[in-house]
Parts: sequence; C-alpha cells; structure tokens
Amino acid sequence: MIKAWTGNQIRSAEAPLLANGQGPELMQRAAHGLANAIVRGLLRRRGQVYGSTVAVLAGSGNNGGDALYAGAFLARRGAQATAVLTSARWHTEALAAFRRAGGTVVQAGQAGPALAGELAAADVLVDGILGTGASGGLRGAAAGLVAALQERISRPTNGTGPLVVACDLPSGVDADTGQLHQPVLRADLTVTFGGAKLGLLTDPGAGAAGRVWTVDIGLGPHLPEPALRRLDPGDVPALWPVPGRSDHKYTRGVLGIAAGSASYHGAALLAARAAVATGVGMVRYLGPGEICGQLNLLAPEVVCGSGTIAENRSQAWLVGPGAVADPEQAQRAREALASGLPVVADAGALDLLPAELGPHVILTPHAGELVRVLAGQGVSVDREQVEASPAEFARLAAGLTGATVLLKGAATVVASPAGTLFSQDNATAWMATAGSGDTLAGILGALAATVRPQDLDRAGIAAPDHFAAVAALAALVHGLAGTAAAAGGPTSAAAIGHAVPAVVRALLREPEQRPGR
Ligand SMILES: NC(=O)C1=CN([C@@H]2O[C@H](COP(=O)(O)OP(=O)(O)OC[C@H]3O[C@@H](n4cnc5c(N)ncnc54)[C@H](OP(=O)(O)O)[C@@H]3O)[C@@H](O)[C@H]2O)[C@H](O)CC1
Ligand SMILES: [K+]
Repeated sequence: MIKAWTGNQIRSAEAPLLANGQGPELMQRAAHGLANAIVRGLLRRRGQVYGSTVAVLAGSGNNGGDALYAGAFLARRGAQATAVLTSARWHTEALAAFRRAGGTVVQAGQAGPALAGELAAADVLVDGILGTGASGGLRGAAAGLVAALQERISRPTNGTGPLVVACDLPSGVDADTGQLHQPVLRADLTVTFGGAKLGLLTDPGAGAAGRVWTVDIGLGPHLPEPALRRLDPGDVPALWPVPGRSDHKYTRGVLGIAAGSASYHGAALLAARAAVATGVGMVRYLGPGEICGQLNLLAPEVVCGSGTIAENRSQAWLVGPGAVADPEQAQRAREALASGLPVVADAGALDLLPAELGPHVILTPHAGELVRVLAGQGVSVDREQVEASPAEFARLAAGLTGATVLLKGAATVVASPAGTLFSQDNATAWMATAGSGDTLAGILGALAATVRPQDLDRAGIAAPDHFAAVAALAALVHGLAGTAAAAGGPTSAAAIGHAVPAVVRALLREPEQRPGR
C-alpha cells in the first residue's frame, strides 16, 4: 500500500526532529536521495554522469536548499551544474556548498531572455523552487521563467529534452489537494521526502508529477495516519475473496443487478458480464425481458429474476447503469438504496439518492455526474472545478451524502464519508471508451457482494473505510484489466471485462509474476 500525507502532516512530523537540531541532517538525506535518483536517470539516458549538464532552479526556502545540495553532489561527480536563483534570498549554506563544488550561479531576475532556451538544452532540470512551504502559485521571476520553460519543453518528451526532476513536488502543485497553480513545469520524476504528498497521487497534480519516488529521511515514527492510500498489486491477495473449500454460491455472495432499460441494453450486459468475470457466487438480474434474453445468450450464468429487491435475496446490489426513463428500474434503485445492503449506485441511480445514505452505498460518478450529485446537496460547481480538484470534491460529496464516492478519472479517487481518501492510477488512457464505467460498476458490484470484512480488518483498514477500500480494489483491478486488454493499443469495455480473470489469477500468484510490477 502506498501512503500519502498532506504537506502540513509532513511538516508536523518533521517538527520534533527540527527541534532536536536535526534539520541539516534531514536536508542532507533529502539531497542525497534526490541526487541519487538523478544519477540513476542520467545513467539510463547517457550512460554516465560525468560531462552532463544539470540546471537547478532554486527558490528561497529549504526546497531550494535540497536542490542546491543535490546539485553540489552532481558537480562533484563531474556534472556541469548551474543554479538559477529565482528569488533575492536563498539557502546560504547550500549555495556555498554548490559554489565550492564548482557550480555556476545566475540570478533569474537578471538573466536575459536566452536563459529559458539554455535551460531547456540541459540534460537535467531540477525544480527546487517551491516545496511544502509554498503559498499559492509561482510569482515574479520564477513564474516568468517556468512559463517560458513550459513553452520550450513539451510533455511527454519521448526521451527528448531535459529530464525534469521535481524536488519534493513540482512547484505550483498544491501538496494537499493536487490542484495546479499555473505555471507548473511538468516533471518526469518527482523525488519526494519523508512521505509522498497527497497532491502527487491525485489529479491534476499526479499528471504533473510523473513518476513519484519517496526518499525515507527518518520521519516514519512521527507520521500520523495517512491522508490518502493507494492499493498496489501486492495488496490484492490479502483482500481478495478467494473461495474456501466449503464455500458454495450463496456463501461466496450474490450480486443483484438492476440495470439497463428498454432503450439501453449494453450497460447491463457489460456490467453483468464483468461481475461474472470478477468471480461471484451468483449474479441475479432484474430488468426488461429483452435484456434477460440477451443475457441468456451472452452470460447464461446470470439468473434473471422478477419482483422486488427484497424478493431477490442478494448480498449487494448494483443499480443505475443504462437505467434511463424506466420507472420500474428507478423503483428498484430506490428500494436497493433503502435496503441497508451494500449498493453500487451508478449513472441513472445517481439522480435518485435519498437524503440519508451510509458508507455501504458506493456512488460511482464521473466528473459531470458528481456536479449533479453536489447540486442535489445544494453545492453549485461546474465540471472544470471538479476536474481541477477531484480529491477535494469527492471528499465533499462523500461528506454531504454520507456515501462512499468513487470519482472516475485518469487517477480514480475514492472518498469515504469519514474523510479518508484512496487513489488508484492503474488505468491506461485507452480505457476512455464507452462502457468502460459499466465494466467497472460490474467489477465493483461483485466485490461489494464478496469481499469479507475480516480480510479488510486484517489488512489494517478501519471499518469506516471498508467500502472505500473495496472501491479502490475494484478501480485497481479495472485499471490492470484495461491495461492488459489494451496492451498498448485500442481496447473495448467488453475486452476489459474479459481480461479480469487472467489479471486476478496473476495478482494471486507469486509476487514476481504479478501485473503492474
Ligand atoms: N518536510 C521535511 O521533512 C523536510 C523538508 N525539506 C524541504 O523543505 C521544503 C520546505 O521548505 P520551506 O523552506 O519551509 O519552504 P519552501 O522551500 O517550499 O519555500 C518557501 C519559501 O518560498 C517563498 N514562496 C512561498 N510561496 C511562494 C510563491 N507562491 N512564489 C514564489 N515564492 C514563494 C517564500 O519565501 P519569500 O522569500 O518569497 O517570502 C517561502 O519562505 C520541503 O518541500 C522539502 O523540500 C528538508 O530539506 C528535508 C526535510
Ligand atoms: K519543487
């Protein structure tokens, strides 16, 4: 499990060590970690550090200090290092060490217009302007320089242009929300200290951070419960509802699905097939007879039922996909939402939410649907605002509705009503295709019906976060299945579902054979 904290949590963990006079030692550990990561990057790209050109953008605070010490280390390894001071103040000892190591220093405010071009030609560009002490976005000369660099360095680089390495976080990324305060120089790699920052694992910050590498600087004993968690493939075996010898279909768990409508069949078919592929004791289906007929052909494992939610005993319900303008499906969704059973509420069901919900109800909106969910709670936001700060709005929606909220996106974020966050970044952009969300809903429904609370407890997930963890697990498996189905090219929602069994099989195998490694 990958854990992340807010900037303030990291700073508070650092406080007792600073009070003990260990500040310089922490900075040395951070700088060494940063320099080592850059050395590895240079070796991969050029085969050697000697003779490479390294440009360090250094702000006035300790973030600039870390970057300057790392620059000094690289200069001693034979790199030609240049520091660009973006403020009239700087970290005195670090700059002195940088100069002693042979580094060249320029002031951003005094440099001519050619500076950005020169920096863009370096082998490595280190962004050490702002760290956790930032307030808002870049200002003054730093803002001008980064805006000019943004124009010159296109991302993704496909291996051309400098290796951009962010020191602790890309300057302009809000450590606590992932919001971007432009201009932000998108990094290939972010080397973060003491613990990952929340804003590096949630969009849009995650998109600006590139790969995130955490350097242990000894804050561990002082860190509180993380503000955000990310499940990784290694977490799956402990959480997966692997059937036991004495299990039968009812003890494994039954998922009821009330999805689809006369005019929309596909969503129900995709969700039901994905649920079957995920491994569930049984899938019951309630909905139009034409869809039952198609399910008989495409997923004969699914049992078509009739009557009410209460009359079709299930461990969990999935309601909403493709359920448009269908009063019977709407009635079933309302019943399921009031049943007290775990419910995955997607698409059409998001417009039918009662005033009182609990964490066992998992809402699965995309950004546009979250806008509607929030409007139902009296909060007026637009899609752009949600996309600019998805973690913040997912948490707000969870808090207001009382439900668990899985907000779909490049990095999918899950918020529990208790305020805990998960984020999963396992998907590929090829998965942005119609029906992909229905497949996710089917996977999640199956897991909501089958994951055992005692396994979640044993994995250290507190009861109020159980359903958020189940949603994160579904997002992880959906992302890995989509990545496997796409295999670097186009894919379809049905193909994502088909890929689930093989992905789960591999996840349950020995560690070195797991996908996503
Ligand atoms: N947390 C740890 O365990 C460790 C952290 N390290 C590193 O330290 C930084 C945090 O350092 P800090 O000095 O507190 O803050 P910053 O380096 O982020 O910079 C704050 C200064 O920057 C100026 N500032 C603030 N906002 C802006 C802005 N929007 N635009 C331009 N400049 C801004 C401000 O200075 P002024 O002179 O302008 O007032 C701030 O004082 C952390 O991120 C780590 O990299 C340790 O080295 C290791 C342990
Ligand atoms: K930075």
